[in-house]
Amino acid sequence: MTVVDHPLAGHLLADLRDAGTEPERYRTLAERLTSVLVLEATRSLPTVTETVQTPITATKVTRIGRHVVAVPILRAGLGMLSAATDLLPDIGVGYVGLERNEETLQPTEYYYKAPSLDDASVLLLDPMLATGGSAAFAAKLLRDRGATDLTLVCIIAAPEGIERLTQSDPNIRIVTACVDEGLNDVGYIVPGLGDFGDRLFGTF
Ligand SMILES: O=P(O)(O)OC[C@H]1O[C@H](OP(=O)(O)OP(=O)(O)O)[C@H](O)[C@@H]1O
Ligand SMILES: O=c1cc[nH]c(=O)[nH]1
Ligand SMILES: [Mg+2]
Repeated sequence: MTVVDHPLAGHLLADLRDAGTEPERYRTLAERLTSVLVLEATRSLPTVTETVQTPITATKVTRIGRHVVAVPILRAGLGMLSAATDLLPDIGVGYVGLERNEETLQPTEYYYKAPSLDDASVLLLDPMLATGGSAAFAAKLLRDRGATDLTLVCIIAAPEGIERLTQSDPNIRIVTACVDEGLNDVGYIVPGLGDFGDRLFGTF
């Protein structure tokens, strides 16, 4: 697991945590912080070497050598998608729609659509890894559809979620901005930032 302890990540996360941050600014902050996380999540992508002609001379250059597919978990993961598509314009995009039942904390699937995952590096985007039920469900869905190289990019992870996800999918990589203390008795991350989806879309 990688915890991105860059000062900029901490700075952006501070405002995301702040209960006074309004949805408009929330969306901007989520996008910026995701850019930092995606840079880390793509650090080990394979590269290919080519030759280009600069105005001065020919030189060897490197380019990304594998197709990347981003899969946000609806709805909160949508707040992370534009950062991935901005950084990697050739990216494929899939969607997994999941909603956590507030009493049982079990995820229910309501949507799935994705391009081929064969030979792709798949970035699963979901800001909150709480019990880990949603991420584990989505990871299994993507594995069953051919994902071999799979990374969860999340903004905050709870230890309970990390444990659950890595138990169910030992080969998944996790890139996060912070590991928080744990969960409260209604399954929210403490100190966390509240309900990411509600804060992103103003559904209070
Ligand atoms: O680790 P877990 O305990 O499964 O909780 C995390 C999930 O909860 C939130 O989604 P939510 O179900 O609130 O849906 P939303 O994105 O539509 O708000 C969040 O975006 C994760 O998908
Ligand atoms: O703390 C939490 C847990 C699940 N989903 C959220 O949006 N926040
Ligand atoms: Mg929610």
